[in-house]
Amino acid sequence: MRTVSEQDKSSALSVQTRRFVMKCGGSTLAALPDSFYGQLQQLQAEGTMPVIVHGGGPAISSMLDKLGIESEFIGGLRKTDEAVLDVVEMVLAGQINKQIVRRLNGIGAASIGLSGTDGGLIQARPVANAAEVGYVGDVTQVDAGLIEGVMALQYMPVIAPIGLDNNGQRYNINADTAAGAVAAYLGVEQLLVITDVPGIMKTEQGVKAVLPVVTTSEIEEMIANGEIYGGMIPKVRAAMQCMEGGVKEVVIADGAEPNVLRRIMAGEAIGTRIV
Ligand SMILES: Nc1ncnc2c1ncn2[C@@H]1O[C@H](COP(=O)(O)OP(=O)(O)O)[C@@H](O)[C@H]1O
Ligand SMILES: CC(=O)N[C@@H](CCC(=O)OP(=O)(O)O)C(=O)O
Repeated sequence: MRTVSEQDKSSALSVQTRRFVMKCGGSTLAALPDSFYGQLQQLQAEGTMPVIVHGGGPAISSMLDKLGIESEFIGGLRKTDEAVLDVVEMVLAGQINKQIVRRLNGIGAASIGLSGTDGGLIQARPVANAAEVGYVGDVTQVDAGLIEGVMALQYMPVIAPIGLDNNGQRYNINADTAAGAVAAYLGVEQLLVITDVPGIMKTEQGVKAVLPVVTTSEIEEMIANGEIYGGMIPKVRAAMQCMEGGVKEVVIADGAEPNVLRRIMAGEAIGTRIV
C-alpha cells in the first residue's frame, strides 16, 4: 500500500491552504484576454489553486434563440423546463466548460472540466418559486472531497453550475449561487466574482463610482432602493450567503483590469470588497 510521504503531506497542505474560488460570468468569458487566463496559469504554477465556477447566460440565450425555444427571466432566474434544461446543460457543461478548459490547457495550465452533476458534485433542490421558474435549483450540498481530489492531482477544477437531486432530476443553477456554495463548502477564505463592471457602483451627488468596500447591510439597502438590480442581485445574495457559510471576503471586479487576480490577492483597492 502506498504510504503518504512528508512531501505528499506538505503538497496536500499547500493545496489546501492556498486556494480560492473564482466565478466568471458569461458576459465576461468571451471577452477575457489571454493575459487573464495567463494569470490563472501562473497562480497554479506558483501553488495557488483557483477553483473556477463559470456562467454562460448569454450563450444559453443565443442557443435557445437559434433553436427557436422561448425563455424568459423571472427575478433574475431563467424559467427552465426540460427543453431549456437540455440546452442549458449542452451549452454550460459542453460548450462553455470545454472552451475554458481548452483555453487554460492550451497555455500550459492543467485543468479539468466538471459538470455539477458529475459524481454528484452539486446536490440541489427546487428553488422556493419553482412553480414559477421550473427546474431552477438551490444548492443543498457540494462534494468538497471531489474538488479536493482534483486539486490534489494538481488540476484546476472548472465547474459548470448544474445540480442533481436524489431522484436524478437536473436543475439549472445560477452560476453566482453555485460559486457561493462551492466557496462555502470548500472552506476557502475568498470568492472572486469576475464580471463586466468594475465593481458595485453607487451614484452619489450625481456621480457614479465604484464602492471599494460595502457591508451586507448597505447591500440590502441598495437592493431595496434599486441601486443594485438585475444580474448584480444574485452576485450579492450569493456573497452574503457564502459569508454566512464562513467565507471571509467576496470581491467583485472587472476581468478586463490588468493583473486583476493578483492585485486582489495583494489586497489592492480594486473592485468592490464585500465585508
Ligand atoms: N449597483 C450596480 N453596480 C454595478 N453593476 C450593476 C449594479 N446593479 C446592477 N448591475 C448590473 O449587473 C451586471 C452584472 O451582472 P451580469 O450581467 O449578470 O454579469 P455576469 O454575466 O458577469 O454574471 C452589470 O453589467 C450591471 O448592468
Ligand atoms: C437559473 C439561471 O438563471 N441560470 C443561469 C445559469 C448561467 C449563469 O448564471 O450565467 P451567468 O453567470 O453568465 O449569468 C442561466 O440559465 O442563464
